[in-house]
Amino acid sequence: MSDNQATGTDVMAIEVQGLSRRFGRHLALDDVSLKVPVGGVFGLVGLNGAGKTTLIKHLIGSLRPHVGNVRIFGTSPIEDPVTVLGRIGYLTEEDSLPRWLTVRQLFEFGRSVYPTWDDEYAASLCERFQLRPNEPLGTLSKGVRARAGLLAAIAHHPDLLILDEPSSGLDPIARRDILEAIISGISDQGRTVLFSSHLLDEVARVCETVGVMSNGQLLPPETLDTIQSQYSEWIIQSNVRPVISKALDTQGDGAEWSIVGPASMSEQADFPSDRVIEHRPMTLDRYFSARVHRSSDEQTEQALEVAS
Ligand SMILES: Nc1ncnc2c1ncn2[C@@H]1O[C@H](COP(=O)(O)OP(=O)(O)OP(=O)(O)O)[C@@H](O)[C@H]1O
Repeated sequence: MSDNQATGTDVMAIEVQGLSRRFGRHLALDDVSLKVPVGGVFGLVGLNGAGKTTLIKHLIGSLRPHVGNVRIFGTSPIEDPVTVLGRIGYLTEEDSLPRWLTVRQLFEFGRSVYPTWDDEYAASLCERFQLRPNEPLGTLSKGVRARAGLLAAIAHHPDLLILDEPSSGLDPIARRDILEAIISGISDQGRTVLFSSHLLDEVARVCETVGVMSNGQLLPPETLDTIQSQYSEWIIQSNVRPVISKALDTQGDGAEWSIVGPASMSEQADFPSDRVIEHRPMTLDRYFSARVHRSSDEQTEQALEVAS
């Protein structure tokens, strides 16, 4: 039975409200709010240093909010870490598995920590991931160790799987055949996944909703369906930078320009004197760059207004 069926309420798998975090003078998270419903697959994307890992560390309770609060299935990971961590599977990009353990000992550790650890499932994953139980984690290649980390993150059937750049250690075949299959499998079982990745094509294949982080802010998340149906990209030729009032973002080099805007923009009405040479469907890649570009411009404008 899901949390919501059990309680008759709309408990979110993840609920973050007004979360801000400073490291010294640097504002790493700036008033972040996020709701991920139970069963959702949420993609978190952003440039290096945007604040993704800092947000994730608050979700697992390894950082305490300075301002704002975090609830996982309605519970604070700071106030009740045992309950929250028991329901989370977590894989980070950092290669942090203890190297002195063998794969088998990693299983034993998992079994001792998680009451829901599933030996049979772990053994089947071990075979599928081509892991040898007696091999020390320290002698495995980075990619094989990343597979062991993934196994340790999911063999207790977590209600919420949090993957922070899991692909950095995995080769392309492992990413496609293992990671994507696991994410879809977990979501099919009504469990929740938060997936942070630089690989936008991968995010587009597995996630339903995507949130873009830019300089510590989380821009309003959108579903992939909305991104693809509500936005479009136009390539136009123009010797001057085109000014299109409804455009979300304009990027170019002085002769050819890429414009992103609402799919409802009309080539006749909205690009009157410019030559449209191509009208492309929206990709997550271009949407991401449009959002980050626009958000940086807005943040620069705000900083200039404050300074003047
Ligand atoms: N412990 C810390 N002390 C000081 N600054 C920190 C600390 N952790 C993170 N930061 C800073 O906070 C900002 C956000 O970092 P974070 O690791 O959350 O970004 P990210 O989006 O996960 O980046 P990446 O994609 O490179 O992993 C960065 O400017 C980073 O240098």
